[in-house]
Amino acid sequence: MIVFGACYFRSSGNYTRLIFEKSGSERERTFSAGDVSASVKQHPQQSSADKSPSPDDDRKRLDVDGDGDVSNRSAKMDADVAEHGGLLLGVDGKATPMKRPPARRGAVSAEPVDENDVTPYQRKVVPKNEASKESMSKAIEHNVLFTHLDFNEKQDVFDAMFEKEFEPQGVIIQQGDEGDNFYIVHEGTCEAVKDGVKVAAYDQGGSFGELALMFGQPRAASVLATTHVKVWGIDRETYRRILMGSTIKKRKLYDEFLSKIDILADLEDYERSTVADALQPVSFKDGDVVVKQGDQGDDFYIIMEGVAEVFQVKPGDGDQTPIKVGTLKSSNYFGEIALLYNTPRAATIIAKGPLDCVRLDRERSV
Ligand SMILES: Nc1ncnc2c1ncn2[C@@H]1O[C@@H]2COP(=O)(O)O[C@H]2[C@H]1O
Repeated sequence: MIVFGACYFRSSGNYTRLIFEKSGSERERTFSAGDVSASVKQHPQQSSADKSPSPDDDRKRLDVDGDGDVSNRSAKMDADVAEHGGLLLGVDGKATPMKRPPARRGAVSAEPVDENDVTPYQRKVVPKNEASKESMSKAIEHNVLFTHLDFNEKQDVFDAMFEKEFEPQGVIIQQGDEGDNFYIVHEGTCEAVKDGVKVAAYDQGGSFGELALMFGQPRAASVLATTHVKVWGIDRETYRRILMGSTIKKRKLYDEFLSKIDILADLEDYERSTVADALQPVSFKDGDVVVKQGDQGDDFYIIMEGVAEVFQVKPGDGDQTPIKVGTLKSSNYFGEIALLYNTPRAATIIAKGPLDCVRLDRERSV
């Protein structure tokens, strides 16, 4: 297997490691546009692609910075991945090496207490100042955690939310403690540490502390402030009544599907669950343009059901008519290269018939 790129995909403030790789069992389709490369990875059995990549295509793909130096780039990426376990891709597209994640950890396998279990609930109303009110309601409108809630549920979450501040190294959650609150980062950064090893990083919009509330188990990791941090807490009862059910359903719905996606194969079970949390289902009808060549890329798609076709205008070709260069089906994904390298979309993806996808959005949520 040749690892040619890896990044921490940042979604809703939680960083998730995605490794982009090539192996004998996978085929890399490359749609090169001059120095700009974009690729769509397909499983051979699912591919109805029209042409196989040439060595030159591979070279262009690996030469992501367009300096013609493929070996250095690939070696550097391999070294980064080997040394750090991945690159952290910020919203500005700058990649920063991350510490290698620990050896494979055990799955988070316990069953939730009961997702339909309605615990006796007393509605909480925590007083807040005007500034907090404004930023909390913005977060409730934009953070993917809350988008599915109805008006009353959003109101209840808003009422129950409270603010807490921590200095650098402050302990927000202590591993082994009993679970009290669920947290969302409003300002600053923090990290989760399990048995002394860093396992996750969070910034604005990131959330943590759900496991102990869901499973009635001690805190699985500590979460420490790495800068001055402001978090919003949601108490256990409100979390369980309003947010827990949807998180459990989403994890159940997507976990198995995600475990079959090669780009996510290397993730720990917990990391895959956090990808499920951040997924947004999106549907397209026949002829809809999902991704347009030349556009800025801020999201990554996985096809759940349906077929999409890949078109490309070859640069310098005089003829600007897009030509079909590939077909994508269930479990295929696209849009990762524009995210990795902050390059414009190098191909257009169009729905052929009804198309159901899930989207991971790089955009910063509040
Ligand atoms: N690898 C991990 N395993 C378990 N918890 C993690 C991991 N990475 C981040 N966390 C978060 O750390 C939190 C600690 O408190 P909880 O166990 O309630 O919920 C946990 C998760 O939200």
